[in-house]
Amino acid sequence: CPTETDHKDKKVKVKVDKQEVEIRQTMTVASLAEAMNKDFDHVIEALLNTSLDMDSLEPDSVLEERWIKEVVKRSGMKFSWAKLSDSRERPNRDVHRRPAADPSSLALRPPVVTIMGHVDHGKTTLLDSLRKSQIVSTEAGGITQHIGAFLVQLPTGEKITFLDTPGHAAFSSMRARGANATDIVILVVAADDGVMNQTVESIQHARTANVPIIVAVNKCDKPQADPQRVKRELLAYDVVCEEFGGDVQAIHVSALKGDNLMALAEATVTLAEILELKAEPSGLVEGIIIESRTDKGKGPVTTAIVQRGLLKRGSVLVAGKSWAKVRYLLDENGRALTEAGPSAAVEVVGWKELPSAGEIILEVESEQRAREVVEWRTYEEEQQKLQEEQSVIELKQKQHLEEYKKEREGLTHLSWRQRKSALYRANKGKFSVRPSEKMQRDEHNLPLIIKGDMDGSVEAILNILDTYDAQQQCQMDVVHFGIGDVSENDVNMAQMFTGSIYGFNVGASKPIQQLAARCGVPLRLHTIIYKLIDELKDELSSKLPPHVSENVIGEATVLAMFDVSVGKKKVPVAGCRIQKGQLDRRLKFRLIRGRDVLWEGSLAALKHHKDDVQVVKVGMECGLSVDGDVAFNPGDVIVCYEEVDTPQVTSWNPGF
Ligand SMILES: Nc1nc2c(ncn2[C@@H]2O[C@H](COP(=O)(O)OP(=O)(O)OP(=O)(O)O)[C@@H](O)[C@H]2O)c(=O)[nH]1
Repeated sequence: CPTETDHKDKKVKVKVDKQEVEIRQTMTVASLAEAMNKDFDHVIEALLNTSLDMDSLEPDSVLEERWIKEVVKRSGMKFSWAKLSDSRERPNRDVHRRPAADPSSLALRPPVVTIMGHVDHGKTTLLDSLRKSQIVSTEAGGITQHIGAFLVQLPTGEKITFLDTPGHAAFSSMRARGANATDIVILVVAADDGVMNQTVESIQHARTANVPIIVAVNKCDKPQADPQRVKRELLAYDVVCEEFGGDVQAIHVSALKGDNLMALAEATVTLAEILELKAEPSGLVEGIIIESRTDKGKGPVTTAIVQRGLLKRGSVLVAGKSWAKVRYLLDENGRALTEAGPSAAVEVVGWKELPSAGEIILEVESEQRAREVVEWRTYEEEQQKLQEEQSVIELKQKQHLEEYKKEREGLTHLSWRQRKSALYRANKGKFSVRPSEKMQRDEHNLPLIIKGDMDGSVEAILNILDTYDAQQQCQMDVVHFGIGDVSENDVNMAQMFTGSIYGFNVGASKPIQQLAARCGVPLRLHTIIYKLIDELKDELSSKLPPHVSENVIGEATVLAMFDVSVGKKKVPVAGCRIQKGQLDRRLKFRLIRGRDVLWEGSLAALKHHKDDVQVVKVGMECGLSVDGDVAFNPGDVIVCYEEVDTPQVTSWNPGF
């Protein structure tokens, strides 16, 4: 009779039992036991009285799907399929721009200006003059360096940030990344040249980016300068200057002489005021990288334009797949800054790796968070790469697979899963071979061990291998596959089977690499599936005997035949004329009469007049005798040829 305690125990037991078991397509006995919260013996017991060979079952024996289901069923439990890869479920840990700030927290910021225009119209000269105007006005007067941007401060205190990479290439490459750093475009048009191709292109670039234009009519110091013409020509492109009733300011300048540059700067400030450029002056930073380089002393350095928030020393930033704890902030004069607000261009030192120009900078709360973001972005990129690769492969394979299927129609074609378990069945016998009874190296056999970083990638590779249809040339067997870095076990197994290990997106530690080298096990690691398959194709091809082909060197016709006494023997000699190429005594020969080949072999002697020679050339006559019993006839053809080995290539075509 059950006591109360018994009853309690029973209850507890029911709780501990897993009612639903997460299963995979293949599991080891041990992993199934673990998933069921049972021990090894339980699984063995559940498999009693099945067709499985109980004696061969070990904890690491692999069970096929149907046996896994059987065990679960016989244990009175239900099963559910485990997610293919936990990593696919990874939560998104990225960081993004914050939502727009409350208008009350915004403050005016200086404009960021890009100079564009036709080649030779004076963009570089204008930038240089603007920069110089600053050096004179600040007593520092030091060496300015190119950091990708510089600040111009008007006597009235207003500031303008000029991006100093002229031309629209930089502008459009930034925009292509969806990163527009520019508020105003100064369009430089030479007054002696007028509107040209790239002037029009620049206008179009500014338009598509929705950035207003100020026209700098340059080279006005030149006698042939005609600023009015420039403004008239611009009308055709809907750039309507103020004097034609439009709202585009046009300033006549001489970049070379420095004339009227202040007027240009003032016009820029005026436009900026109209645009009411504002940003949040404090809080977490958002910005954009306009240049990046590696400095010998400072390491990776970028120039950033701050777009929001206050950049400080010690801020933790993320850009692309890199992060920084800001060590130094420097301006274009190399002066250290403690902070930089919106529209400032600063050199940022402290990056772990070099991010690229055009990348968005976002400040995060901690180094831990920065690492997390970079890790996520790296992971996501890998996933994308894998996916792209897979879709390329799938696309290329589709057609090939269709043909392949058609060919195999009527034949029993195994599904991938069946093939997988069939492989295991086929290998079962092989696994029982003791390492001491190593398999003989078979030239026409390639045993494979496939390792991948996740089920998806291993599946993709196995699917490709499944199309292998050149078994008659070289037997290819997958003897093992799995997820994770290449292990000692993999190397041992490869050695036992004299096979090769192919790894996709996995590593192999130094000791494993050394072990593989010692055991003579080829270890081939790849990060691109089709490169892996290419190498596999090469390895398969290397196992095939070369194709022997013939290269005809020369041809002669037999004119007459006579016997020559060599000692007591009479040797038949053919007197020939070389019709094509040459005869080379060291190569192979063939005697042809009509359509028949009468003899093939080597020459015993080749003479020109009385002399033994190696080679006789076209037009010459010669006497030759052969190794063997041959009766020459006038009119016979003698062909001289060489045999050339060409490596054979596997006929397997995985579709790409
Ligand atoms: N007379 C005169 N010459 C100028 C002026 N501005 C530029 N130049 C000259 O025009 C030529 C081209 O000037 P750059 O500043 O190199 O022109 P750019 O537009 O930067 O040319 P790219 O970089 O090749 O696109 C140089 O020889 C300059 O000295 C100017 O205001 N007056």
